[in-house]
Amino acid sequence: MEIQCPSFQVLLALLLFMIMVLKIGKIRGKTKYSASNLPPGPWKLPVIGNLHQLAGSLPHHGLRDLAKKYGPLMHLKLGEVSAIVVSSAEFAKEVMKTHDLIFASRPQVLASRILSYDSTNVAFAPYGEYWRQLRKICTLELLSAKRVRSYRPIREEEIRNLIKSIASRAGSPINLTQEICSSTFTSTSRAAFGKKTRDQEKFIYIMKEAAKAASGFALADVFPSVSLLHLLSGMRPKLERLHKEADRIMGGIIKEHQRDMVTTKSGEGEAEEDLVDVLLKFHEHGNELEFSLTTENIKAVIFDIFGAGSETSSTAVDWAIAEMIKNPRVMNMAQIEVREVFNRKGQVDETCIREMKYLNLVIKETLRLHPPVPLLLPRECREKCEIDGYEIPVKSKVIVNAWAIGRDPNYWNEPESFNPDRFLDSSIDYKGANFEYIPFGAGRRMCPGVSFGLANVELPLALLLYHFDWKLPKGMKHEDLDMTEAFGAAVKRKDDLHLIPIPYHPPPTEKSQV
Ligand code: HEM
Repeated sequence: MEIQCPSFQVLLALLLFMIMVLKIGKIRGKTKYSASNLPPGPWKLPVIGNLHQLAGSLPHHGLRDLAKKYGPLMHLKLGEVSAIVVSSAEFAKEVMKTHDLIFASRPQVLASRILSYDSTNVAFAPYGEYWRQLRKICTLELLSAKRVRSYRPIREEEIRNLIKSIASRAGSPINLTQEICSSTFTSTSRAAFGKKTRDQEKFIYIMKEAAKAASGFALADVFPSVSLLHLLSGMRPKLERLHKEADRIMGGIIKEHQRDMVTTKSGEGEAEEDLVDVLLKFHEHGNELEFSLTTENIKAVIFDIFGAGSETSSTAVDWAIAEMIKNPRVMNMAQIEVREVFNRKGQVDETCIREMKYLNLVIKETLRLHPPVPLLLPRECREKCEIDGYEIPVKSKVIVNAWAIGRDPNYWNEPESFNPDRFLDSSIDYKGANFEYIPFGAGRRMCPGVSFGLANVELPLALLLYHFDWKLPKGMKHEDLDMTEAFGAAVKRKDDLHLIPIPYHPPPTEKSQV
């Protein structure tokens, strides 16, 4: 969290003092919150509100600790922003089902305003006709089950490359986190652009920085009206630099596609449909549909697909492997299953994944303990509304702590332990109907990339378990593996996972499947 850095704290203290002096007149006006029937919450300091209570901890941890004291429906002031924090399945259901329409918008964060062309992406577009149309394109065209299936050859080829690359370094420690991240990104890149982008490393860097900036807890987002702070904190200039670079990369890719479309139309070549091709069908009334997208809209959606799609999936694979290293019994059971299924079928490909029941439980349990987006994406209250007799003010930011709910002892036995068996014979799934388990959110703004995301988690995990046994380097014991989290919109492990691969099955050859 930005507020964690010590030198930054000094800067923050100075700036806050300045703001306090400048805004002292406004403070009285803002005490309107205390007069109304808001949910309970800790006492608020002038100007910074409750920010000091979150400093030094990861937001989902800090918010969970406060909720333990003040309850699962809590009111906070995060700088200038009035926030409602939801930490129980019952209240999550109120927000994402009972009053879904009222909470179907997103508050604006600086990162999405700058990086996503004034929030014209799917994830941060305000609720309305534009978002509805984009969302339709996403669910029916870009991320439909059929489209995800059509990218199976790409996923399989990329995983084959990953396995071969790991096998070539068998017996020595490798940075598995980086390998998984790069492979997922290449796979997404090929599905989106038809090929690996020349600027892949740069684009990965931009995505990582964007994920850190889009947490919603940046100074610029808790003091949205103090533009000077956006500059002084360095946030705005940094985002503008990232945006310029991302815009250049995506612009080049779109131009290339437009050129290819012309040559394909004139019969000079055959192109397979990638996500940019699909989006270009909607470009400036390209196909006489009632809805059309500008070049900038298309770039915003591409940025979404990478931002929302790559980090989340690779983070989930990373956590799953780390948890299995810490729990050798689970690793062993998963390996026995994966090896049995692939060997029995005589093929090593995606078609076998459905039969891997235990692997599916491992993924479910990983997403319970380590939801890659622990606070979901924030919602914004569009109309005055009541929950549990409390007033939820218009424009307040609603934060659902999916991570805290997934570890709440009211719903889960021994919630801190990694135990995939808890999902045996359970009907709980990813569809957002069980509010104690919402790694993909729920309701109108639920993740539209569930099939795409799971496909990018299942195959890599199955293949990593099939081809290798895994050991920790330097004689480390499995119980020593540090599971500390890093800060960001997608929460990863703080340290990369370094492991030694011991080949079990020979790596795939060019001719064999995966
Ligand atoms: C393991 C993988 C993934 C996880 C855990 C995940 C999780 C989430 C969560 C929690 C949300 C917010 C939901 C809410 O507010 O209720 C979300 C939104 C979204 N996700 Fe995912 N996601 C994953 C993969 C993907 C993929 C692969 C894509 C696209 C290729 C994607 C695209 C999106 C988009 C566009 C939104 C915004 C939806 C909207 O606001 O209408 N996600 N995701």
